[in-house]
Amino acid sequence: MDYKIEVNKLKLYYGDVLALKKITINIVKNSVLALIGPSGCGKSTFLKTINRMNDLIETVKIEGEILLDGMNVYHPNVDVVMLRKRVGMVFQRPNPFPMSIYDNIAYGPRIHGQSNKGKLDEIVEKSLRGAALWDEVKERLTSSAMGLSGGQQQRLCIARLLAVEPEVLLMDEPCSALDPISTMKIEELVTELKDKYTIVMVTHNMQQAARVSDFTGFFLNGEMVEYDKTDAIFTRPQDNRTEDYITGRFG
Ligand SMILES: Nc1ncnc2c1ncn2[C@@H]1O[C@H](COP(=O)(O)OP(=O)(O)OP(=O)(O)O)[C@@H](O)[C@H]1O
Repeated sequence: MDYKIEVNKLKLYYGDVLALKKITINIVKNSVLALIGPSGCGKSTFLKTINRMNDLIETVKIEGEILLDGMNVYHPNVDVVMLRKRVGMVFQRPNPFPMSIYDNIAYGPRIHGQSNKGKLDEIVEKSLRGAALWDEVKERLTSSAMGLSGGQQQRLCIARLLAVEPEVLLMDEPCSALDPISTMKIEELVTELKDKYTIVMVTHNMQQAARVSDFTGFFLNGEMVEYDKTDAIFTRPQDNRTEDYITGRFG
């Protein structure tokens, strides 16, 4: 199998507290990996290690390695800005910038040096189409992004990522603040996006994991207890703790 990301014996400490305990996992290119597990078990922490968002926290110490196409993302020579361009992230609550829809999407390409208006127009349209939002906003590109619904804002945030041509999309409970229809749209979008991107998604919604992911990892107390194809995790879990969790018997 073609692995986009290889995680080897990854440990993360917040001060003295070990929050990720020797995580080893290979993430298949152009697949959706769902991370499930109870609150506080380390899912978000793990997600953020992939594009080094945890570097922003002073007390964090990391051991082990994460390879992106064979490149160790923690190597001192790695350009973190470029890494975050390749590995983009969407958060629980949509966080559009307080500017127009157009400028939200053009923001990243501009920072990376694109100033040609025609080219930016193209990128904006392509990204909004890629995030299944174009038809809903094409008449109001100059309006504030803050006027969009929550579901539209989340797709705008996805479009904003697509505009800088990432390879990996990290999604931290992207539907937790959305209504069922917006959730369905994001799920459909995720299924479409995996043709081009490798997606890692944290979700508390087991049905969502079953619907959209190819692989599922079950976290508990900082450990990746089990990792397998999604249908195997949900139909024949190997570990009793996974079974207890997915059948709702947990705790
Ligand atoms: N900045 C931080 N400083 C210290 N400890 C932290 C920090 N961020 C997270 N933790 C701790 O690390 C552990 C894992 O947290 P994390 O947010 O990764 O869990 P999670 O599985 O994503 O939870 P949830 O599902 O509630 O979002 C928790 O015990 C949490 O309190």
